Amino acid sequence: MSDVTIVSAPGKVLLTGGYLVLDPAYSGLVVATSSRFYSIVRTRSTTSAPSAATAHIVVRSPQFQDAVWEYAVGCNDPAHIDVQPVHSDGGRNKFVEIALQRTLSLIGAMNGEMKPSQIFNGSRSLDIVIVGDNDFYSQRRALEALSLPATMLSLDKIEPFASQNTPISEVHKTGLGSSAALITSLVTALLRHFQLSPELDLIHNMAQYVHCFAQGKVGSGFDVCSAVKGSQVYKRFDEKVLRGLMDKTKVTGQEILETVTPSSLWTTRSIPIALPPNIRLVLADVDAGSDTPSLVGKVLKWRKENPEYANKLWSDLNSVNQLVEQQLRSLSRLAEVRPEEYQSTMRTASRRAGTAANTVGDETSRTLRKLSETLQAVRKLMKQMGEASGVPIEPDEQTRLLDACLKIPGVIGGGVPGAGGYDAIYLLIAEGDSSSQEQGEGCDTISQVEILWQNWKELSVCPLTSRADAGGLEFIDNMDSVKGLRKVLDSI
Ligand SMILES: Nc1ncnc2c1ncn2[C@@H]1O[C@H](COP(=O)(O)OP(=O)(O)O)[C@@H](O)[C@H]1O
Ligand SMILES: C[C@@](O)(CCOP(=O)(O)OP(=O)(O)O)CC(=O)O
Repeated sequence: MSDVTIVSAPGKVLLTGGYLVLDPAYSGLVVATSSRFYSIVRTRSTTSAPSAATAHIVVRSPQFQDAVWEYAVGCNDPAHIDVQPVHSDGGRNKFVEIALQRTLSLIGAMNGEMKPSQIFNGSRSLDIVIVGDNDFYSQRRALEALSLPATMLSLDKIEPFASQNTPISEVHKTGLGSSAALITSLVTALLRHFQLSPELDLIHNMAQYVHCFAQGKVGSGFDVCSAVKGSQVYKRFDEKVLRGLMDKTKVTGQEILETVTPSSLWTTRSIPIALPPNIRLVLADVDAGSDTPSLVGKVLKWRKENPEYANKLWSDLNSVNQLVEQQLRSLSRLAEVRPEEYQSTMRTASRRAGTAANTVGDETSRTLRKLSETLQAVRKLMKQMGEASGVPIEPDEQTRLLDACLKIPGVIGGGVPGAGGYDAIYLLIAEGDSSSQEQGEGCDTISQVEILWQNWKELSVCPLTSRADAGGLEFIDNMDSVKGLRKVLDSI
């Protein structure tokens, strides 16, 4: 067992494929974010375990009030590793509890029916800290407290992993997929802490199982898959593969191992994708919020009741979603094979509104223009889905906001990510010169977007600092490479 293990997993933004991705016939284009969840697992030398228990685990989420959960790992039956909550100020944390119980069971089985006492090898005490980057939670209150305007520059002034001054149950999430990133980082950190480095597909399958079981349903799983593997075009697995385990409250490590071991039963398809150079993803949290499961329930019910209309809509959306993917890939290729043409087009595009007529031009400008048009077509069809099913997927308030954003020079396109609703918007922005943008110079589009958002009256719109990031799971050897992490750990 190592002394400290740190694993991080990214958040997600589903650019296209909302609702369609629930059906294995269709894909979703998901971009992983630079915002991450971190799970830090430390072995404690103290032997504070309750006498009957093999080991004692303390889990803390220092960003929240009353977020300390303690567990006794008990019983020497290697088939059923027991993780009992022994004390908690903040009530039970089902997600953490299930992740611990199922992952320790898997670790036991992967080591050949090892007992908890052998897994812990006499150390008896484990200390786990979970933190998420600030973007996972709305920072409006923190900005107000600092009397700062809602801009990315202001958000950078908030200390990393800032305290939310609330219990987890009351926090305002921004929709980046906190529970998927949490489960994925925690499951992986536990496996690694106990010296297991299974292939990524096993980690993926395990994280999917734990997340589905904690949620009490098998969702599409694009959030877990991108937390493991990063930005990708995702097709879901057949939910049958988890059916056996989903019905059982008590499972053996061996049953888990058999289910999560990669096999042809796992039909997940994950093809990596990255945003092309000089195209930046910009996100905003909209304060109204929506409840994804209730939107999903209504849309699926409507689809079932109106198969003809819905199938045509699904097929049309699938075509434009695939076009978005192709156009992004074409732009990435053009950036490589025609770098000068590409850079010059991006410079021009950074000064021009995305949907504005751009009749002349080289292949890069034509492709970029087509991408703008396709993103508009996706919006139109998603709005149509919402109107037909009576669900506010792109509600009129969001339509007005997005239309206003699209008039700003440099904005290529945008939409409502994932299930839509009042949660968030995303924009794709052309950057003239990425090196100067990094330094915060000449970022005219972003400034104009931020001014628009600050003055927007109909909805409260707050930018996020997250960017697109191709990567998935990360193993962190040097905790000082993550700004603010040591300070959080030292303060506990
Ligand atoms: N920072 C955290 N520390 C511990 N548990 C967390 C944390 N963030 C989320 N969780 C767990 O995940 C659950 C949130 O799940 P859910 O509301 O489905 O999130 P999401 O919409 O982000 O997927 C919480 O109830 C809690 O159990
Ligand atoms: C409708 C969906 O296809 C996409 C939902 O994506 P979101 O990104 O909106 O999800 P939340 O993290 O729950 O807010 C449902 C699904 O694929 O599970």
